Amino acid sequence: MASAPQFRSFQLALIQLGQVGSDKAKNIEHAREMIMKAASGNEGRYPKPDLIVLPECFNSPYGVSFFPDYAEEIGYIPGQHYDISSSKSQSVRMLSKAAKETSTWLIGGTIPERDTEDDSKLYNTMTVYTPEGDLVAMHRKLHLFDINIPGKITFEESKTLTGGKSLNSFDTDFARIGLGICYDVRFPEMAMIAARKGAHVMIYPGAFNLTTGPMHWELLQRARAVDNQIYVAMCSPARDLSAGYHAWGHSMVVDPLGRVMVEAEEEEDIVFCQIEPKTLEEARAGIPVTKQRRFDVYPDVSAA
Ligand SMILES: O=C(O)CCC(=O)C(=O)O
Repeated sequence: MASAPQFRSFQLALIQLGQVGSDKAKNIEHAREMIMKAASGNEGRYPKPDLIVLPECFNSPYGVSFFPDYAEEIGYIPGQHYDISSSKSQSVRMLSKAAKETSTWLIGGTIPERDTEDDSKLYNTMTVYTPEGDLVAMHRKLHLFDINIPGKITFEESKTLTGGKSLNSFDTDFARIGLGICYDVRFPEMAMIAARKGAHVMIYPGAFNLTTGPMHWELLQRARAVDNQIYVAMCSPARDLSAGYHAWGHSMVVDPLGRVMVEAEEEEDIVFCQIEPKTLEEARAGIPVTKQRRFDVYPDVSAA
């Protein structure tokens, strides 16, 4: 892997998207409007962001029965040029155009994706765009959200989805960004490997719920941030109590010392955060765990 770009200060915007309903075209259009609003710094209240993030499942209601109907073929092959103009995915075409129109890096939340080779396979997939509108990275949720907390929440993504098979990150001119999706945040190896391979920030579009949200949403982000002395951000949909799935909201950015820098409430919002390399450098210099690992005693998971 190439060496990581120099970490520079940048402005991050997380769109806590609302109004995700059954009309896919409307979902896509609303996401586009909110990207424009984020790019304007929420009508001039904040500096123009360098990177904008959408939440998990922005073009479809969140539920296993919806994924087959809302899935789109993307057909991205890592390392190969992707021709947006012939993309079969209307979500990808919108995201690329919005990134280009706003000249901003864009993490396009996630959408249900249908495998181009094997149409029986669906994934929960995130795509990433340069300010020129090129699709340059993709992550398929690795760990499927299959849980059962009796009387509270049962969810079985594996009923209709297949897990991804690769770890993913991308480089901008201001940072290396590691990627994960929602439940992926519970698996510390992902952030650990990304950080040891030079990622400065981990970003997870995610939709926690009203049971695990209050228990673990903040805790997991702070844990991943402190373990690895990196920035961690999670971008949620807004809470909609008329929908089948009630998202926690609380889109958040945590710094490398584990401090919550910004946090949304439950409703639709855009949160902005200035990401500062100095905090990461100071965390690592003051508490030098990154240099004190005992790989003579336990293995380095990033070396596998
Ligand atoms: O891990 C959790 O508690 C929630 C995960 C989730 O909602 C998801 O992966 O979509």
